[in-house]
Amino acid sequence: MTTPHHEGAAAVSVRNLRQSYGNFEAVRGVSFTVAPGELFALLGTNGAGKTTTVETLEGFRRPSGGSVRVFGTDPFGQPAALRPRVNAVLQHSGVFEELTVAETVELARDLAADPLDTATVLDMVSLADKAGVTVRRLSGGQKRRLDLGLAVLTRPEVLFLDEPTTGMDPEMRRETWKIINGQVAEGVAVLLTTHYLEEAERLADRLAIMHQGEIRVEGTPSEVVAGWGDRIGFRLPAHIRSEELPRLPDAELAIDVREGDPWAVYTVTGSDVASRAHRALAPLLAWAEERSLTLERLELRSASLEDVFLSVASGDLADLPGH
Ligand SMILES: Nc1ncnc2c1ncn2[C@@H]1O[C@H](COP(=O)(O)OP(=O)(O)OP(=O)(O)O)[C@@H](O)[C@H]1O
Repeated sequence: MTTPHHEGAAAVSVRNLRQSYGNFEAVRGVSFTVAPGELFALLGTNGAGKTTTVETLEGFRRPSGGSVRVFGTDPFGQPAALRPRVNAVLQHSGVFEELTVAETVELARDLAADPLDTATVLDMVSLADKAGVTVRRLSGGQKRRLDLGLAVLTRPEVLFLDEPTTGMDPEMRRETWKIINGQVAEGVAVLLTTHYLEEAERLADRLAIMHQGEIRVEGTPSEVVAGWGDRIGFRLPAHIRSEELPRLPDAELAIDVREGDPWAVYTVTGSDVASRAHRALAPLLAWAEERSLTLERLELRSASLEDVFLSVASGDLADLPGH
């Protein structure tokens, strides 16, 4: 659920963050907040600046510009006051490969003030049967699960999850979503980066899509796709050139290549998009009828997060509502 909040209530707040590596500015004025009990997903193209943003929040880097705060405190250098309240699943896990799973959990528990017990953690991440196995022998997905268990066992109030489900099979990913949802339900503020759009759609209360160091789109998942328009699509019939396709009311035509074939895609935008899309269909069907054409795989669908993402990725901001 989206909880209305002001910055004072935010667990995490990022204001006009800039971050440079030498002369290269990787993050160019990013702002967002994450409230307790909220999951904010940071999506974006490769190299968009997501990890840099998360690492700055984790206190590994000092901002080149702007500010970041975790519970109102500057996280740079991981001050002692923040350490027990924050945990993370980083892209590169820091566990010792030679320890067993149980030893690894015990080690993390020794460093925590009020940790969950080992059995609870192993159960939660479905690694109870691997307790005596060395970390080296875990699969990639199992290692990610262990990382999540280690992060959760300290009962953090803020969790940074940098691509936590990479390498997981679909079932393990779904199990992991349940654990993450459980954390949010308990009031944890979660900042998630992911390349899985479905993951963001399922988990995020709000999300942002980054490209080249900037947030290009932000909102709840439904806000992000709303106003983006419905799509009418079909495989371009053989021998029909795109210029021959009809103009439809309130709809803009583009040719897409899908599965190697050109597709005609009309985007219908504006208020009351459903009835506009409906109105656009009639002249299209009449046009096909006159030519005795069958419109193969004709579809009418809402825009998806993937549509928005791909437009952001191609830098096609003119397409974005409000741009
Ligand atoms: N230590 C570094 N030194 C120099 N440049 C860096 C460094 N770390 C990251 N960069 C550059 O900064 C930009 C942002 O990188 P970052 O890892 O934050 O992106 P990302 O959005 O997490 O990407 P991905 O989705 O590929 O993980 C990239 O162009 C990257 O090459």
